[in-house]
Amino acid sequence: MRELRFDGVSVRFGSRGHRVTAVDGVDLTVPAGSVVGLVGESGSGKSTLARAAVGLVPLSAGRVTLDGAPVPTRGRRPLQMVFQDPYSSLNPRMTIGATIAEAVPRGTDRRAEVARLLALVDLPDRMTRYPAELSGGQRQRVAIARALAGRPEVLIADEITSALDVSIQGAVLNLIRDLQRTLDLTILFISHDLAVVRYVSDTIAVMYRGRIVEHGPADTVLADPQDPYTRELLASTEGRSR
Ligand SMILES: Nc1ncnc2c1ncn2[C@@H]1O[C@H](COP(=O)(O)OP(=O)(O)OP(=O)(O)O)[C@@H](O)[C@H]1O
Repeated sequence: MRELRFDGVSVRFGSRGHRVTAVDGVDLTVPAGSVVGLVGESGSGKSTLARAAVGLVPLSAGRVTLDGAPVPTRGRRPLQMVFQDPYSSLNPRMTIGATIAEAVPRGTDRRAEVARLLALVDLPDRMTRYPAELSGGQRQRVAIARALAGRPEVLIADEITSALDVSIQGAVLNLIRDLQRTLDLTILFISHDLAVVRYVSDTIAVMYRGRIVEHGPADTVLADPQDPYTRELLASTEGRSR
């Protein structure tokens, strides 16, 4: 278990004439062993914040830490990320077993570890299959297994159910909840969909135009939203479920 923390994080793109502040002074703590849901409309800066945490985009200001220390970008990675599109993130020419084995640290019994990981994500017996032979939900399970191969303590899940049929989203969300409990993971769970976020999160942070406009226990944020933008998000989610 580890605490993931963003302190005064800003990310700017572009140069003078055309500058975009994608993330604007974000303070956010994901306590060890908890799930923080980060919700906001497309373009609000969620993915940029996630990518900044794993070193995929440089910070313009602030810092991201794990238990107070900078996030390692070499060697063992205690922080792993799972992305939206399970198809493009898997190599179509590699079997599922080989794809996961690649991410297993050296010095481990790779075959046994791949079998353990596939069992964890409820996909035993798929080792010799190729991505095209699996459903979207199964492919996302493979991506999750691969992220878990390095035994991370912290996961960032960025829109991991958005590319999936609604009918299988629930199963992947249940898997995330189970894994969080079994492995005591710290999770930053990102989605534009409040209904998805509320299902897995202990606390919910709402992002709007690069800033966190509201953050609190999931029940409180949903029952008594303080920010007008959160109210808007909530109203649109309720409108959809009617
Ligand atoms: N590499 C980049 N270069 C320039 N601008 C970028 C880059 N990446 C993101 N942006 C801009 O930063 C802002 C935030 O984008 P970001 O993808 O983080 O939002 P998001 O909330 O994750 O939305 P989505 O769910 O659609 O990805 C947007 O205005 C986007 O156009």
